[in-house]
Amino acid sequence: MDAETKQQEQARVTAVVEKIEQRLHDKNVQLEQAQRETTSIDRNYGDNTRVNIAEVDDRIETNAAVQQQKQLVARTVENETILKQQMKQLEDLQQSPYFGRIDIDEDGERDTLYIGTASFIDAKQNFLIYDWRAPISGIYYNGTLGQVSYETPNGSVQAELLKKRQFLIEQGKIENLFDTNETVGDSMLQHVLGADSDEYMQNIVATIQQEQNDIIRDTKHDILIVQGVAGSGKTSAILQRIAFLLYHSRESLNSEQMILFSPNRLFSHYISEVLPSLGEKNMRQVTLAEFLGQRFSGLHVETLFERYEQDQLSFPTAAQKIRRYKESRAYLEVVERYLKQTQPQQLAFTSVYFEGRTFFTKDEIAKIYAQQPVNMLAADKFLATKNTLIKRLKRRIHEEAKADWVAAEVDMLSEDRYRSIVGTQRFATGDDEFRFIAEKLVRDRLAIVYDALYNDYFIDIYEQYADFMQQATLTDVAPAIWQAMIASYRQQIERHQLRLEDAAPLLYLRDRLTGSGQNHAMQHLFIDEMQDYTMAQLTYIKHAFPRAKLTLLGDRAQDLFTAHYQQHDFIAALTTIFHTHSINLITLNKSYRSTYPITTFAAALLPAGNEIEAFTRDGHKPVLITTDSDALSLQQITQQCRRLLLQHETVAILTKDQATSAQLFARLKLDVETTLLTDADRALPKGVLILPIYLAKGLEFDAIIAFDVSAVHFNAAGDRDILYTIASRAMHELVLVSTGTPCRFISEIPAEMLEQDAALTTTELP
Ligand SMILES: Nc1ncnc2c1ncn2[C@@H]1O[C@H](COP(=O)(O)OP(=O)(O)OP(=O)(O)O)[C@@H](O)[C@H]1O
Repeated sequence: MDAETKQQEQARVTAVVEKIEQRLHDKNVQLEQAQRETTSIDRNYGDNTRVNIAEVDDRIETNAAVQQQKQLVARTVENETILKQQMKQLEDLQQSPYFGRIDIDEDGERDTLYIGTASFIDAKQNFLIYDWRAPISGIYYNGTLGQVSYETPNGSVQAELLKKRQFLIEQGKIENLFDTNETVGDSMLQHVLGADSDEYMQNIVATIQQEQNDIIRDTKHDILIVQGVAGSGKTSAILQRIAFLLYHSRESLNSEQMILFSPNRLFSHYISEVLPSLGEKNMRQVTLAEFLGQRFSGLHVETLFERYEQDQLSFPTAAQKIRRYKESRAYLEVVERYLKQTQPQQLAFTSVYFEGRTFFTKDEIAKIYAQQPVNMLAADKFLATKNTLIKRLKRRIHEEAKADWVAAEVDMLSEDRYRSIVGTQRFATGDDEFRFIAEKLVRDRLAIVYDALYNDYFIDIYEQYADFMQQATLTDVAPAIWQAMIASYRQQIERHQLRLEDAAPLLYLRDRLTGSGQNHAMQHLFIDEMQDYTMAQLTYIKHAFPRAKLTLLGDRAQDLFTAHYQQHDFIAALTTIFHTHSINLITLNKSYRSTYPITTFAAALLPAGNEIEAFTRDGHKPVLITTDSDALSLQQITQQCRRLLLQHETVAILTKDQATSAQLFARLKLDVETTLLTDADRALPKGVLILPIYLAKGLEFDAIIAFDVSAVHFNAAGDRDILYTIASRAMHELVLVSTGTPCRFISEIPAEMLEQDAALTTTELP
């Protein structure tokens, strides 16, 4: 790029930054004003609350005034929040106003547009910066020079792309700029990917790749499925997609109507800064364990991690068969058939009690249910039963209100209680008032019965599920084993525990039977690490959020939790369960996270690894260290940690399970801060981290030490995926430590892909 062009561009950057600074100054004045307003309302609010509160009528009036003041304060506070957000965005733009420029010709009219993380319009309404999500910015990510089109709400628009320029601007200074015909040039990516990792994930708006852009901007499909190799930017794409969707549906969509299922809490923390960096609020986040925990209050649902640890110890063949069955879509279809055929007498109704006595007997409830039309759906019958019970309760309240104890209680009512019941109501006669108060007293007393009805406690859903399992036998499992499984389920319920494999089917049975459990407000549902979910769970989740569009992302090769018992083709199974919806399936094969030698090594671990395309970034070959004893391995790990920490702030030692992590932590004596991470942790400290691989899902680290990759620990077919997931967490350095012979997945790899002694050399890229 010639010096003159660079100078001209720098002059523009400087001019834009000046305008941004001016705007920041204006906003600051507005903010100070808003803060003064809040303080003055606050003071006023304080004065008002001191108004006479001795008289009841005054108190009501004062309450209204207080409410009004509260609303005023809320509004000014909101105003302040908006101003602060705008200022934060302007501060970001001030540092780096934009990263791209496109010159286009639209119907003979030439235009130059600059693209950044947010729009900036000057006082004369000139767009000095276009938001990366604006329809026209799509050209920057999608188009090569020549004829291009971009989507607008009014349809597709044609244009000619004449120039595409990329910028790297730091603190208002152009560090680099170049013209490119590619989506985003490699040198820009090299710069970004070569940096050290951070506690938080970064946004990638300046360097989004074309195929990632397809994920971000898809608004047409009900279900978007992304199969992407490790490090291909799936999580990044999901987050930019959320920002994109929020921008494009400002009026009809807010962050509360989007939910992301994330693999663990460390991950939730790791991605928590991406959306705020783009000026957006975070969506709701939940892990599968949290989601199930909320739906089974009072019961501990086994977590994926607990089950994974348990499976390492023992997992008999029959148990595998049963689990495969329970996790299939077919099992939920059996639930549906069961509900269609179930006779009223089969329903596990339970009596509703009040103060030790039966209020509604289970026979009475069953009778009401049995009176519903035979062809009615199970859920409708249940709802009709519930409504009848509530009506009967109301009748009983009405009757009970005439009882002597109620009259006595009304007479004894304190002034305060009387006021809180009656409020501002006026009654035509004293009798009316008495009846009103009496019914309220009875209603309060019987609230517990109402709650039981409202929350469907008149059916024992756990017993119902046991009854269902009695019918849902599996032909190739011996009846005695099936019965033993049901017995063990019952024992677990007694102990307030539930196996993970039963969670989705049980919820499905409950919801379909009782017509509850659905959230119709959620508009978008995102599932990261989709391969960790079963078909039954995914079907249930879709059922629970019926109106939500789904974005599912994952990598079938990073199947830590089911590869040891599940053989199906995940993507095929997925497209089958959602076949009635419009599906867009996108495959990402290019991996950005790791250096070229690490990605090619990780790919070589997989049978179909040749699909993986490594981004060409230089680095050391992975190092394989084989020792004869645990003691020597510890020594080697210590040395490697020291070496790696000279260049990086964080080194993660990844193990196959928690027990290995804990043992290592106990035995490793390092002179740097060393942290053993568990499922309860939410943040990633610096130094040496020791954690089982499942907690590192979705995360990345500058340097990884994999321990222990010996044949003893990595032997089963499913272990291949575990090893691949470990290797693909490393951005710059990967060290594999094996006590004894390394596992076959490593020994089968061409020796030249690894450095077998500690003398490190940098590989030449092909
Ligand atoms: N277009 C891009 N520009 C810059 N960095 C990118 C881009 N795409 C991906 N990356 C970087 O590559 C790394 C991996 O991205 P990300 O975590 O989104 O991948 P993933 O597919 O979700 O990985 P995994 O499945 O292995 O967890 C991150 O550091 C991310 O910032």
